[in-house]
Amino acid sequence: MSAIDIQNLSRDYGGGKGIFDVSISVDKGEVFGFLGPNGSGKTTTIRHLMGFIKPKVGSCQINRMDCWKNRDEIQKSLGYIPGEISFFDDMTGKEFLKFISEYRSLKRDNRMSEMIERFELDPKDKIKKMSKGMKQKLGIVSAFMHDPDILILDEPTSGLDPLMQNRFIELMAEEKEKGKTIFLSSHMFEEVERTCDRIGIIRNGKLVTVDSVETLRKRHMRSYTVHLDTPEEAEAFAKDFDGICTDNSVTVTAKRGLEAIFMDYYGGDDHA
Ligand SMILES: Nc1ncnc2c1ncn2[C@@H]1O[C@H](COP(=O)(O)OP(=O)(O)OP(=O)(O)O)[C@@H](O)[C@H]1O
Repeated sequence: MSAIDIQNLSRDYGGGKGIFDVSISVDKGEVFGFLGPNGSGKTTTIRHLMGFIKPKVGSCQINRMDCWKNRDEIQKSLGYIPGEISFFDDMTGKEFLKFISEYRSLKRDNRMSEMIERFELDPKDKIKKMSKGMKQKLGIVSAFMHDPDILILDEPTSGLDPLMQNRFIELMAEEKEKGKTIFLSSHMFEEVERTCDRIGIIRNGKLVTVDSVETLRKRHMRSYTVHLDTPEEAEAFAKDFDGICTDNSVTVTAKRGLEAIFMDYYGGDDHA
């Protein structure tokens, strides 16, 4: 059963900007990575999912609820990290988390303290005085503290140091284990590689591929044939490099890293 459904969603900002005929379906319990170069339409798609933008063409549903019509319920119940964290600047982190807890009518024994400790968030300062990383931690705590079943995360590790990025990846793995559905927009290939089941790549507002990590890897394997002087040399080479030997030639298949594969889509033609 799908938890997130985007059907033929378009938003034309003019001049080739926006999103065009985007359709994505994310199963319950699936972690879906949404990748693409800057300005390709990731945040625009996510803002439709959160009910911040009314679809002009197409539609989106979360748990079969229309994201626009049910935006109050969606915004209250989902875990969401926005691409740009701009909260109520004059509040302290503590006040902000209290405000969000009340907005969501959370019981006292929620995961707030656990999340604060885990990400070493210091919530006592005013938000306007916090560093980018500290604000990002505040965003993470507020998105996860009510233990939501569906998480929509727009570049969640942006601004975090490598230690905290790693902690976030561990948290994602635990959430995945618990069966949570996660829609993750990211520029961090390692984060995507370690957490996502399937990946969608968007470029210039158009979805250019949606595939499992495994299929992407298989489709983008590269083979090289090396010619040697003698069959004996070819045989030795084939042994060393796990190749297939034919007379003086050896064919070796190289597994490419996901980063190299993504780059094919980011910069290349539409059928990379
Ligand atoms: N309200 C708007 N009015 C006009 N153009 C907009 C508006 N919002 C976004 N755009 C344009 O639409 C395109 C997609 O923007 P979007 O923020 O969705 O990209 P993104 O993939 O999230 O980028 P990044 O990786 O840089 O965060 C960009 O060219 C952006 O300038």
